[in-house]
Amino acid sequence: MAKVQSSHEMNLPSKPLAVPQNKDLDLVALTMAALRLVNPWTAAAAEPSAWPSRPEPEEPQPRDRVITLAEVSQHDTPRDCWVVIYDRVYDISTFLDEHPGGGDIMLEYAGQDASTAFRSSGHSRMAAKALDRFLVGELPMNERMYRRPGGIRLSDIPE
Ligand code: HEM
Repeated sequence: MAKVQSSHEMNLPSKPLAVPQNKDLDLVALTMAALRLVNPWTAAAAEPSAWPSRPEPEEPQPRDRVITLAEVSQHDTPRDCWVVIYDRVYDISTFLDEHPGGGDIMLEYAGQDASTAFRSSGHSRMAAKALDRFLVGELPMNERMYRRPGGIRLSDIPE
C-alpha cells in the first residue's frame, strides 16, 4: 500500500497560504485603475477638451434694449419710421413699401403706438410673426400697457 506522505515530508507549508483580504481588494483596485488608463472613454473624459465648457455670455437681444416713447417719437419719417405694437418697438422703415396694406396707412402711426390699429386691421398670425424681423427694443415698464403685471390681457399678443 502506498505510504501517504505528510506535508512536512513533501516540504510543503503546514498551513495553506492565507492571502489577506485587503490584498484581494488591492488587486481589484489595481485592475480597475489599469482598466481606467486604457479605457478610451474614461481617457477621453480626462481630456480637458471633453470637460464641459463655461457657457458663453449670451448676446444681448433686441428686446433687451429699453426705448422710451419719447425716443420712438423721434423716428417719424418714411426713411426712419418706428412704431410701437404691444409695448415693443419696431423699425418698419424698410417694410413700408412691402406692406400688403400699403405704406401710407403705417406712416400715419410713425413714431407712435400702433397696437390698436394693428389689431383692428385683422392681421393674421403670420403678420404678428413678421413683426419679429423689425424689433429694435421694448418700452420701459412704466410706459407699457400690455406686457406688465396687471396690464391689458389679449389672447393674440405674440410671445
Ligand atoms: C408694423 C407692423 C406690421 C406688419 C408686420 C404688418 C403686416 C401685414 C401683413 C403680413 C399683411 C397681410 C395680411 C395678413 O397676413 O394679415 C397686412 C395687411 C394689412 N395691414 Fe398690416 N402690418 C403692420 C402694420 C399695420 C398697421 C399699423 C396698420 C394700420 C392700420 C396695418 C394695416 C393693414 C391692413 C388694412 C391690411 C389688409 C390689406 C388688405 O388685405 O388689402 N398694418 N399687414
